[in-house]
Amino acid sequence: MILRTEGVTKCFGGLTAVNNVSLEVADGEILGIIGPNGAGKTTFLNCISGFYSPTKGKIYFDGEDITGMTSYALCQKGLSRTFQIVRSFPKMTALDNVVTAIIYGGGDKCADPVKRAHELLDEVGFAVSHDAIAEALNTMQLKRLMLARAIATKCKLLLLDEVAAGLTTSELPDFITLIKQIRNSGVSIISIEHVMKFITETCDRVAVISFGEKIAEGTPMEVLNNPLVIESYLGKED
Ligand SMILES: Nc1ncnc2c1ncn2[C@@H]1O[C@H](COP(=O)(O)OP(=O)(O)OP(=O)(O)O)[C@@H](O)[C@H]1O
Repeated sequence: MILRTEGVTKCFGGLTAVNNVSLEVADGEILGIIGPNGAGKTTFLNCISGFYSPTKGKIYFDGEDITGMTSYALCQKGLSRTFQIVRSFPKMTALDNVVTAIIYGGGDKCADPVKRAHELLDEVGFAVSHDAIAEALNTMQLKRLMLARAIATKCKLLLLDEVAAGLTTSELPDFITLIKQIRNSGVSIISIEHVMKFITETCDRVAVISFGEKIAEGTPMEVLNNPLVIESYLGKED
């Protein structure tokens, strides 16, 4: 078991954005998290990755209680994340972006960070010059760079926030293959996603969050056919 959350709750003043969410992620598993807009998915991810401290509940990573630890400390322990809006060091080259992640991320010291950064960019199919400046990259290449940076930290668990958003239907299959490749290299993944093709083709299990609460969990097909889940997206018939 790489991750376990127990009753995680996050309140912002009077608003309970995440309410008593318990779930588990097995080693090597891809867990999808879906739910309507504003359901609390990103807030839940922010609690796991140390951006927020939960108001209540516990989070265990690799057997250790990590509740309330900072993102930096968690990265050193092997927990890495991507953002809904792709972030990079915009004025640096793609190569230097990855070198920075290798140097400051977790894991053992790398003997040759520049060589390793070239290898990682090749592994994620980064198709333009490794010396390209990050701010000049298109969406697909930026997403590949973001993944190269995340795995450069030698993470054991990768948290993806709407990683497939903004990709064209022709870009999606390659991206799905890449995410599976990352999992096959030994990284467990939690992926918040709205793109259902991505969910059905990559996720082993899916948890559904609605109004801050986990309302369903199961295989992608079980969950997508669950009347409660359909109702949470489409509303109830009168
Ligand atoms: N820092 C914050 N302060 C106050 N309220 C917040 C904060 N962050 C999120 N919220 C609120 O918490 C609720 C859950 O938001 P969250 O972004 O987690 O939802 P989401 O499921 O990720 O939505 P989406 O799919 O649209 O990204 C929303 O009502 C949102 O307005």
